[in-house]
Amino acid sequence: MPVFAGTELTCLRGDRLVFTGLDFQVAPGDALVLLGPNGSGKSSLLRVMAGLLRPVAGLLSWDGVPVAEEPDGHRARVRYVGHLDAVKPVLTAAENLAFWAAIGGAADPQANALAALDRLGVPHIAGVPGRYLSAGQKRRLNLARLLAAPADLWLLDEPTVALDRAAIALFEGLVAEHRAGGGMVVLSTHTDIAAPGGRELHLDDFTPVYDDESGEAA
Ligand SMILES: Nc1ncnc2c1ncn2[C@@H]1O[C@H](COP(=O)(O)OP(=O)(O)OP(=O)(O)O)[C@@H](O)[C@H]1O
Repeated sequence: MPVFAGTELTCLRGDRLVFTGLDFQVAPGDALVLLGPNGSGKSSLLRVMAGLLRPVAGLLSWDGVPVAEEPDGHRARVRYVGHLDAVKPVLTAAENLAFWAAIGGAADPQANALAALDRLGVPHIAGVPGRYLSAGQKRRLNLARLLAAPADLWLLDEPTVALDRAAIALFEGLVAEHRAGGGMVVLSTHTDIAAPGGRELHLDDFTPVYDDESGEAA
């Protein structure tokens, strides 16, 4: 039984039809990998899944209940990590993470923050302000949010950008662990990310073909 599903989804951004007639299903333990060229709608679909963007048509449901009927409940079970980082420059890494852990309902946000940084292999950045972090450190900090405030569904937009090889392997291990515990992951990528048994969704299958000159859908 799929827990999280989308049926006949249509997404419009500005006046551009990004995708239409898109279906997906995600069950406990599943990974769904979103693939497609630049602009095909991977980020848009992740934002729809997170409840940040409303589809103009179609149904998004959790356990058969429309997500639109329980937006707060949906927010609580989702962790969305976009590819624009959300690191506040004046707060330290640990403060940034504790803030996110508190929003996610953690009982002890500080302890969770430090444990998550440790798990991501960057305990030494705990006291470093966000503005001094390298691109890869910021990315690890954002991924640490997944551990600092656990939730069933991870929605990850190009999660391995800026990560070194060791961090990519670490990330793949976290995804495997999350799935083994019944968690669900949807991620977009332009590179290979190991998600054994995961399914692929090709966004270009649902994208209208545009005429480059007129900008109109053909
Ligand atoms: N806020 C917005 N307003 C208008 N159009 C937008 C907006 N955001 C995205 N788009 C358009 O929606 C389409 C899909 O963009 P999206 O970012 O979802 O693609 P993507 O597959 O994630 O691309 P990439 O691989 O480059 O990250 C693009 O044509 C983009 O220009």
